Amino acid sequence: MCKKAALSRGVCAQVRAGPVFSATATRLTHTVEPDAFIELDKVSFAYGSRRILDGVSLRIARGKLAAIMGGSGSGKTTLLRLISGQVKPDSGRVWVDGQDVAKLNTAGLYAMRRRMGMLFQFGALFTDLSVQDNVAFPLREHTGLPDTMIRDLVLMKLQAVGLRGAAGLMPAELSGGMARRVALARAIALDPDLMLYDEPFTGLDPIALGTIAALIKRLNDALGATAVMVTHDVHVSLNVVDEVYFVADGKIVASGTPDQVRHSADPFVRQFVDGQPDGPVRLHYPAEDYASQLGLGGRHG
Ligand SMILES: Nc1ncnc2c1ncn2[C@@H]1O[C@H](COP(=O)(O)OP(=O)(O)OP(=O)(O)O)[C@@H](O)[C@H]1O
Repeated sequence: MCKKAALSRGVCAQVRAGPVFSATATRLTHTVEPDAFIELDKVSFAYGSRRILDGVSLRIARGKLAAIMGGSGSGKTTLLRLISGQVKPDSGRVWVDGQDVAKLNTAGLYAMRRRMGMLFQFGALFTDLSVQDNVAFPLREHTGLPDTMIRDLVLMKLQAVGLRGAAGLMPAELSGGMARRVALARAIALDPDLMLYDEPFTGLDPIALGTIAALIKRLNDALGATAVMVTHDVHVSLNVVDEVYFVADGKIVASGTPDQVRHSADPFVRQFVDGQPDGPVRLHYPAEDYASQLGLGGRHG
């Protein structure tokens, strides 16, 4: 049975047939609330000796759209990599739909990723493929559907982002906002259960940005997908997400609904909501003492 809005009603059952998060995969018993789709439990992670995340716990309920915000280099993308199994925690656990991601073997990870749609900065379309071939790509890779059915699915996805008429164009012929919408159509091609967005609004003008944000919300609701969105665009995201997590110093320092965020007195939250350059989030990447690096000894003149 397809999810709610059945963007691809009638065919999605075939698209989704296969061992995605299969019953045969290891399903470890884990006492989380039944509607938790993503759960991080005391996750710590370092690149080499550099600690990025330090005991992060969060829980995103099935069907919710959560934003992750934080200063540059605070580890937001790393969180997405942990959820998609691209990196493993040094300690703690990452659960996606009840599965311990770090324990999945290659086949298990492949099956899980088939259930994920990802939209990264700038969309990254294949420049030598037309719009329709870009959207068809995951369908050709992951399903054995006949060409006619793939064509219809592609048209449905493009219709969902308002670009059915652009099916025959090449990426070079698209505006930035159109390209992002095509990338979104491609990301939802397999009717994902989980959508990961890494700064999906980067480089867009305000109108295109608002369009993408509204589409993300609408498509997510239609798919019934759970989604995690790393973003710096506080005000736009507060209009579309269900909850926000703020990351700083390797930890979740605040979280709440958009309303709670808007009215929060927490200094981290205020810095983001009000766009203050000064605050708990530091501008500077950690560095050795400036004066001594300049050879000024103890003087700080
Ligand atoms: N593959 C890697 N190897 C070593 N260090 C890395 C690697 N990827 C990221 N880092 C470092 O880890 C830190 C966290 O990176 P991450 O990309 O998660 O941050 P972010 O919060 O998404 O940042 P931004 O908002 O600037 O994109 C950064 O300081 C970055 O330099």
